[in-house]
Amino acid sequence: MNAGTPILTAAQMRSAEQALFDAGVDDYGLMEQAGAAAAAIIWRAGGLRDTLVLCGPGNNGGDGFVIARLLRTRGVAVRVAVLGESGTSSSRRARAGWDGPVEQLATAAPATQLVDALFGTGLSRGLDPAVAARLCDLSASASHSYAIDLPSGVDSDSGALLSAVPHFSICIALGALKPAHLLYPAAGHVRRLICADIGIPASDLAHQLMPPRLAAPGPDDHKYRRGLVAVVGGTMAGAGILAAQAAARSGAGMVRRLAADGLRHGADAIVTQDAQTVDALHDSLDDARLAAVLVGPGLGRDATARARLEAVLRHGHPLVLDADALTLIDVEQIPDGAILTPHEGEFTRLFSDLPGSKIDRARSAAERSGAIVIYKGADSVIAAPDGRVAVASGSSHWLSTAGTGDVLAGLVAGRLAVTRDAFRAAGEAVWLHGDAARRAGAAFIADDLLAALPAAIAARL
Ligand SMILES: NC(=O)C1=CN([C@@H]2O[C@H](COP(=O)(O)OP(=O)(O)OC[C@H]3O[C@@H](n4cnc5c(N)ncnc54)[C@H](O)[C@@H]3O)[C@@H](O)[C@H]2O)[C@@H](O)CC1
Ligand SMILES: Nc1ncnc2c1ncn2[C@@H]1O[C@H](COP(=O)(O)OP(=O)(O)O)[C@@H](O)[C@H]1O
Ligand SMILES: [K+]
Repeated sequence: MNAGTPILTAAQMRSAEQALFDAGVDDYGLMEQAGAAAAAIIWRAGGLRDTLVLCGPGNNGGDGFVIARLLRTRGVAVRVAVLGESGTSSSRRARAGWDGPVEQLATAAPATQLVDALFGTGLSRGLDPAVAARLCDLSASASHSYAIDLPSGVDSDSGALLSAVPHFSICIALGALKPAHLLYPAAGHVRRLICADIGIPASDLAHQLMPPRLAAPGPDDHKYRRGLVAVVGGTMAGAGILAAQAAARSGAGMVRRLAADGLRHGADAIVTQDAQTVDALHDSLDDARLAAVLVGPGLGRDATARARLEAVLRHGHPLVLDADALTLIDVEQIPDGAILTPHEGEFTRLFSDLPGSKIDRARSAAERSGAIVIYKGADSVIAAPDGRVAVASGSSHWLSTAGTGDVLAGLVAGRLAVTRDAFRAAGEAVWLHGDAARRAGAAFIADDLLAALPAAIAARL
């Protein structure tokens, strides 16, 4: 998978910074660099609009003083308001570099632009209610607002809101993304996210999901080489048909629907095999060419569904487990290397006791089950048992409609058949699903995503 911008926890960020300092990088120099990068972004977005910079007591506040000084040198009418005294050596030096007046946060008048440099990764508890209210008021009076590194009041590692947090036009992440930039609810408080490079070395474990690079079929390809997918049907035919159609439009060579419902078709290109009995299902699965099997959408939850799931597990094909399969299965039964696509409810049932952020929980679930986990939602997190994580951002909230999960599951199975690489397939499928939703616009239904898939794929070739 194409590695995107790294995501670091506050502790990882501190050790990455410390590694730079140990290598001889000057502590204050890094703050100057961060402040300069942020000031350049604010200047490009806001020009000469009058600006109020709020500076907190730590290094986030230090960044604020650097930003204020640099914007003023460009001719911007800048005022600074502080919350407390600067408590770190770099922030004191940054404050000493600001020779304009310093107002108090409690009494400062609003401005057209607001820069929030109160707290970043060092926030340890919610803002005092009066401070949070003041931040919200000043933000509401501004037409443009910028959060430096993070909106003050969000928990950097989990994305939780620790106090009232305004909505920002732009958040300028410094050096790397933090979980709160991508995880809800914090992610919903930022309209645009920009990550400024300040020379922090990239971690290789957690990244923002990036657009994939896909390959078109070559002259030697044929339908089996491109990947044969089986979608196991159950009591609710529609879900399996949706999934099969998504798999068929994923770039895979061939899709078979192993139907429990007679021979209803979704698209003529999909081969529907009659697999109403468990024996018939076994026969259909007895094919070494199967590159991916999807089970779960519309499977049902009764004894027959359980028997069908067990039949699938016995064959040992590369597996995608979704929906009812996630409700029926126990963690110990999940084969290594399978892909799981739980939404919040399914995840909680399977992995109820896992602590930490959504990223932490997805990573622990992958480790515990040996599977690739796509923990779905507005902030889908993809985790592998070896610790790799990719977080999808900016997906259309119109996806919260019935059947879109079936489409995703079919896409995952299709990309698995094409790539034979579960983590990569999961990332590609989540990206294509999100892009198809963007293309489908508003008020779409799951079926509309299918029509948008070929264009989403074409855009990544
Ligand atoms: N290490 C460095 O030199 C660099 C740090 N950078 C900036 O530094 C930030 C992290 O700086 P810090 O670690 O100093 O942390 P912050 O500036 O985020 O704030 C920490 C300070 O606020 C206090 N505090 C925490 N929660 C509070 C609350 N609810 N109410 C009142 N006080 C509270 C803490 O006791 C501490 O004094 C990053 O987000 C980034 O903006 C960047 O300048 C890059 C370079
Ligand atoms: N509010 C939201 N914003 C963005 N994406 C969402 C939102 N809600 C759900 N999704 C996405 O839509 C899909 C829904 O899947 P799922 O919950 O399994 O629905 P269903 O079972 O009806 O198909 C998932 O890919 C999920 O990530
Ligand atoms: K901030």
